[in-house]
Amino acid sequence: MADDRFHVYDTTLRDGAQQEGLNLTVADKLAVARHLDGLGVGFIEGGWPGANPKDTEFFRRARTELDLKHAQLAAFGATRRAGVKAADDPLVAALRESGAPVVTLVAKSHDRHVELALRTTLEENLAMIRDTVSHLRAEGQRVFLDAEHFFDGYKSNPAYALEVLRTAAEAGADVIALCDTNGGMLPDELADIVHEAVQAGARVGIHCHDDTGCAVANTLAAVRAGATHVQGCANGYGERSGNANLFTVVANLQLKRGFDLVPQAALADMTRIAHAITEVTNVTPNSHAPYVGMSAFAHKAGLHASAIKVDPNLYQHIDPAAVGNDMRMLVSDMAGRASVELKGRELGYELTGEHTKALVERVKELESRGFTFEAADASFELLLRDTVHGERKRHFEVESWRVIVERTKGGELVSEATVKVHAKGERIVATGEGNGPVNALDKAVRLALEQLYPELAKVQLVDFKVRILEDTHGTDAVTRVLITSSDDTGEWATVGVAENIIDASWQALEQAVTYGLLRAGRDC
Ligand SMILES: CC(=O)SCCNC(=O)CCNC(=O)[C@H](O)C(C)(C)COP(=O)(O)OP(=O)(O)OC[C@H]1O[C@@H](n2cnc3c(N)ncnc32)[C@H](O)[C@@H]1OP(=O)(O)O
Ligand SMILES: CC(=O)C(=O)O
Repeated sequence: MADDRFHVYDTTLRDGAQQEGLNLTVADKLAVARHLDGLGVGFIEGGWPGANPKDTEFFRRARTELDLKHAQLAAFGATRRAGVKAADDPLVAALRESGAPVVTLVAKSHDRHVELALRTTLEENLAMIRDTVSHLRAEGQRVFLDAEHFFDGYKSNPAYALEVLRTAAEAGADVIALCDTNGGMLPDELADIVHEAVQAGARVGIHCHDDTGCAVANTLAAVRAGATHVQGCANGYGERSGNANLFTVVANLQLKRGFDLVPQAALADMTRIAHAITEVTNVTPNSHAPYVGMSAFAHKAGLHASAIKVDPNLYQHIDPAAVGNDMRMLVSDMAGRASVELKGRELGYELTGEHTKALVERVKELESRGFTFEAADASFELLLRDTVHGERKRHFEVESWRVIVERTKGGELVSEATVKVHAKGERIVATGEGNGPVNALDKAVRLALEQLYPELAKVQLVDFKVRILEDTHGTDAVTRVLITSSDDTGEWATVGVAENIIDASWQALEQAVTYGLLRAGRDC
């Protein structure tokens, strides 16, 4: 079990699930909880039992299906309604019956909210807090309190906001998490208010939203001011602009401030965990996310690469391995010799000065015509091999290709492609039909080559991106096509550029197949 002196409290399954477009099934919630436990967080807020059948079901299934090693489950819910006993409130009963060892109660701490949203008196709100906390404590549950709108409340009526905090603490709440519910705070003012709350004598936590882009900074400022419980969500999910990104918070506190929050090995697995959670949530990962984003340690500028060649720390704030990420070199028209040399090394090639120079010039020339190599590693590697080995060994030569698109009598659009290739001394003509011209070409080329290269059966076209590039280098508009392919061990991307979209697609497709053969062990 995690150290109780400082809490890492995850609210992905409750506040994170309040993100627009994010919908989790019970099975998804269980899967995310397992990932978070793998990271070593102390508490996982599973949802609001009683508010909807799914969250009630989550807590029911969690009892038998979750074998948490580090975390404790917390059930979230509100204080009792005005004018009823806590023991008689059905939503409080659902918290009691959830089986969660911890209950986190949301309570109003802003006088205007009490009067306008709860439509009750300030005294009754305090009684709602007192009764609900003490009732659940008496039932054997540990209670935390989320003081909603604490900072705005403090600015409106500091005495009342602090009274809420004291009331909850005296009734037996272990932590009062101060919530920047509207996410409008900035770190300096927030820290001053946290300091005042800590002086009031309660154990203080922090829960920040990112509406000013300061959720993580606010969380760190709160910790500096005395908060010993941090709340946040995986990948910064949450209402509106999201919650404090818990991964960023944990990495910052552990790596920069020396806190011992999660096991070192789990921290070194954080990038994988962050991405595994995006697979469950079906939310595209933010490649620029601090620490765990694909681009978090990707270097594009030639000057950066030349210094990194001497010492990676010259352009990196930490060793990416500490959070399970990797340094990557991006090759583009901003590359210099060092970028290309390091990229070559990353791909397993030691380039000579002469080859490096030739490759830099070739990359810059092709990029000026619309190619992009930072997004097409496989095309870069084929270019590198051409530069190093001269004309590469061809496993197939294309005699011609043709695509027709037909609208049938029934109104259906059918694409048909014919490719003529020479391979292993044979001339092969193959025809493929598809739901679009590129799909038809892909099928035709595979049909032609799979007979001779059966390993191509594993190669799939998984993504296809088209972009029209206006006025590249003083020419007319050209089309750039990026194709992502996969086999049973990974993915690779190739690029084609031409005035004609099918021609651009063909270039990318031909390289995709060539690279697929290279991966399958056929030297090119
Ligand atoms: C800041 C946050 O993110 S807090 C988390 C918010 N999350 C959610 O709201 C998601 C889950 N919520 C729900 O499913 C529903 O809102 C429920 C089941 C909780 C309540 O549904 P309903 O009974 O239909 O009420 P409704 O949603 O319209 O209004 C909320 C009620 O809770 C009351 N309420 C709000 N905060 C509190 C509180 N801290 N303590 C007690 N009651 C509260 C409101 O005054 C309102 O009461 P009213 O019904 O007398 O007007
Ligand atoms: C409780 C909560 O989610 C908030 O105040 O933002």
